[in-house]
Parts: sequence; C-alpha cells; structure tokens
Amino acid sequence: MIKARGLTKRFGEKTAVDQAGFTVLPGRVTGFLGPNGAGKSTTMRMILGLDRPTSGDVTVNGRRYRSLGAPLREVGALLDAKAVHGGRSARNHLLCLARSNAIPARRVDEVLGLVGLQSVARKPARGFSLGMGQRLGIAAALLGDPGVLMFDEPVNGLDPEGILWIRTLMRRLAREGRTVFVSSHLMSEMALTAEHLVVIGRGRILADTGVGEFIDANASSHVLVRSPQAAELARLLAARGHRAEPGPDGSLRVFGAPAALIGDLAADNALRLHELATVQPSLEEAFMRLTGESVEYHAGVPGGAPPPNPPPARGPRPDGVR
Ligand SMILES: Nc1ncnc2c1ncn2[C@@H]1O[C@H](COP(=O)(O)OP(=O)(O)OP(=O)(O)O)[C@@H](O)[C@H]1O
Repeated sequence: MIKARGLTKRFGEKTAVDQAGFTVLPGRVTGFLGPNGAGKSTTMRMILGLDRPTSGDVTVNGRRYRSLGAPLREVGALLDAKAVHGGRSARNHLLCLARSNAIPARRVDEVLGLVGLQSVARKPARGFSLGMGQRLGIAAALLGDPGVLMFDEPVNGLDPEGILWIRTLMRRLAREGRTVFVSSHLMSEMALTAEHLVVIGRGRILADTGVGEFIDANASSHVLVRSPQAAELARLLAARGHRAEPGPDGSLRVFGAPAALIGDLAADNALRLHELATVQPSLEEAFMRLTGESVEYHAGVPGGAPPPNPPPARGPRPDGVR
C-alpha cells in the first residue's frame, strides 16, 4: 500500500505537487492520470525517495522509502527505461542489481524469463529497442519480487504487441495481490488497464475513485440520432427540454433523453430514424472535462493566446535527490 498525506514539493517558485493525499491499495491496478506537467513523475520520485518532499509525507507499507531495509524487495519501479549502462548485457545489469540487494542470481534468470528477454540476455543493452528496454526495466522492477510496483508511462513508444503485454502483466501482478501504481496520460490505455484512478492536475489531487464512478461523475452519456428530418426532431426535443446538438455530418447528439423516448417521439410524429444509439462517455471525455482547467501547457492556437513559457529546465542534484 502507498499512502500520501499533505505531500508537497516546491522547486523554487514552482509548486509541482500541492498537498497531495491519496491511498493506493493492493489487488488492483491504480492509474495515476494527469496532463503533462501535472506532477506525476515528481510524486513517484517522492514515493521512491528520489525527491525530498517540501512538506507532508508518503509511505510504502507504512514506512518512508528511505527507511525500508531491503527496498527492492518491497517496491519495484520503472521510472526511466533508459537508465541502464549501455555496454552491459541485460543479464549483467540485473546481476549487479541483485548482488547489491542480496537477491540470489537464479532470480535474474527467472525475471528474464518473465519478461521474455532470455534470448538476448547476454547482448549489450545499447542495442535494445525501446520495447526491449522497457522489458529490461520491468525485469529490474520485478527482481526483488516486491509487493508494490510503480510504472511511469510504461507504454510510451511501444508497439501494439508491447502495449498488450504490459497491460496483461499489470493486471496479473494486481491479481496476485500486489499494489500496482501506473502513471499515464493515455486515457484509452488506462481505461483498459486500471480499475481505480488517482487524477492530478497542477499538482493537486482532483479525484481518487473507481474508473466507472469517475466517468459517471464527470461525463454523461448521450444518444446519437440520424434522421432525414433531424431539424424537426431537434425542435420537438428542445420543446420538451432536451438538448440536441447537431453534428457536422447531420447527426444529432441528444443529452438528457433515453433512446426509447426519442424513438417514441419520432414515431408519434411520423419522423423517420436511420440510427438511434446510446453512446457511453469515454474516460477521455471525463478526464478532459475534469482537467480542462488544470492543463498547464496548452498548444498555441492560431489567433489565440500565445502559449505560456516552457517549463523551467530541470537540474537534478548529482546524488539524484532534489
Ligand atoms: N527539478 C525540477 N526543477 C524545476 N521544476 C521541475 C523539476 N521537476 C519537475 N518540475 C516541474 O514540476 C511540474 C511537474 O512536473 P512532473 O514531471 O512531475 O509532471 P508530470 O505530470 O510527470 O508531467 P509529464 O506527463 O509531462 O511527464 C512541471 O511544471 C515541471 O516543469
């Protein structure tokens, strides 16, 4: 279990994480969602003791990371898949990690098997594709057979086969009773992988809830209607207080009225329908609605306001602690 209370991180004037409080429970995949620059990586770095909180705290299984006796056996993390010495083979990289954490060498071969890297285990990591690098990073995270796993944007740049593999792996790890915390800004992916969500915007926790509840609370379903008499139908719906938005292709998106009511209304008024379908809102729609105000770095729109200044350059301390 991961528990954050009042977790805050400031970099000079910039508040990257602001009084964050959330709990990540075992047995399910918890997605950590937020727009770019929302504070996801900084939060994960604080969980792993790589960034020191300005105030508040975060614990793993009730203890701060730095006070864990054998951290790799409690928490495994994939933060930056490129953080591997390129000249080393995958096996040697894992052997070094295992040795420094008193993990037996046979576990190295086990995790190489788990991530499907046996055949390239003795090749230098510098020749690895992005997907192979991610697999190696995941092998390192699994090395100590930890009960808590964290992945920062694990599917970035992966092909569909790699994405499916990671999705299946995360679900399996959660089914085994582990705590799985995975950050992403890819909504469609999170909708398929996560059961629970922690949503962050501009450093603040905006939601800590189940995926279904999150969608229900932040977006509503609508009915898609196609009719050669769409304008007439829209008028009838409006007269009954239902919002009908015309789409660019002549369809109508009707809010607040079930499909049966719309079908009956059309039939009573001898209007022909070519399509009538209830459309469930997506996680993406719910997320956009909730975080629209918290997106820090909008793309510049022609004729619109200029984009804000780029984020300040990051300057990690040589020991990795900031
Ligand atoms: N070392 C640092 N020095 C100054 N500002 C920083 C530093 N690290 C992060 N920030 C700022 O803190 C904010 C949160 O950054 P963070 O990387 O945690 O966000 P994120 O949600 O992981 O974003 P992304 O999805 O783009 O990776 C950003 O505005 C970022 O510019």
